[in-house]
This record gives sequence, C-alpha cells and structure tokens, in this order.
Amino acid sequence: MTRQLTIGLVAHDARKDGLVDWAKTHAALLAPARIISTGTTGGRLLEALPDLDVTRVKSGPLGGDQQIGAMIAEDRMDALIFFVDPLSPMPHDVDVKALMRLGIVYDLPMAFSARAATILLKGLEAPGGG
Ligand SMILES: O=C(CO)COP(=O)(O)O
Repeated sequence: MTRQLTIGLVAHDARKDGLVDWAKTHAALLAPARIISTGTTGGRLLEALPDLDVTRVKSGPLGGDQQIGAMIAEDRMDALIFFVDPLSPMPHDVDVKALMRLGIVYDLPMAFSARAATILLKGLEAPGGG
C-alpha cells in the first residue's frame, strides 16, 4: 500500500471558483490524499466536495500561509497547489512570498495555476511520483 499524500490546496479569492472547478474535475485523484487548505479555500472545497479529506488551517491573511509554510519546513507536505491571483495587491503578500520561498528551499513540487496543477497531480500519482 502506498503512503497517503498530503497536498496543500490554496486559492486567492479571485481564483477560488477556478480551484473548486479544478478540484471537481480531479476529485477522483484527490480523494485518497490528505488535503490541507487555508480557511476560506477549505470551506469552499468542503462545500463542493464534502467527501474530500480537508483539514483547514487559518485564513491566509490571518496566518494560514505561514502555517502551511511551517508544515513544509517540517517535511509534512508532499505538494502545494496554490491558485494565485496575479492581478490584485494582497495585504499578506509577504506571507505568500514566504510560503513560495519555503517551497523552493525544500524543493517541494508546487503549481500556481490550473494546467500546472493537473500535471503535478498526475505526476504525484504516477509510480514513484509521491
Ligand atoms: O489568502 C490566501 C492565500 O494567500 C487564502 O486564504 P483563504 O483560503 O482563507 O482565503
């Protein structure tokens, strides 16, 4: 039996509908994973897909990005899928940058948009991918 993967799923407000649509399309591949989401994103995912194993941390602007960053630093995350809004200023921009930075430091597989997320998810599911 393969180990359960832990995948971070996060979206900025303008990209939440996109993430929910993407998650619905890929629900079968996400179903076996443990999903960690920031507060509002996780709520949206659970509303649309109540059977997913979603653990919610705080909302991004209230520390959720940093909580996920800490999980990366502690080697408790296998991948991060983060639907980023590239067109809006964010009050917690430094947290977003810090999260991405830690992902790079720890060479975590990350995707920031839908098509990249699909490739990443399929890669994780492939033999030896996780
Ligand atoms: O702001 C976020 C990521 O930077 C996401 O937080 P929410 O899912 O709580 O909206």
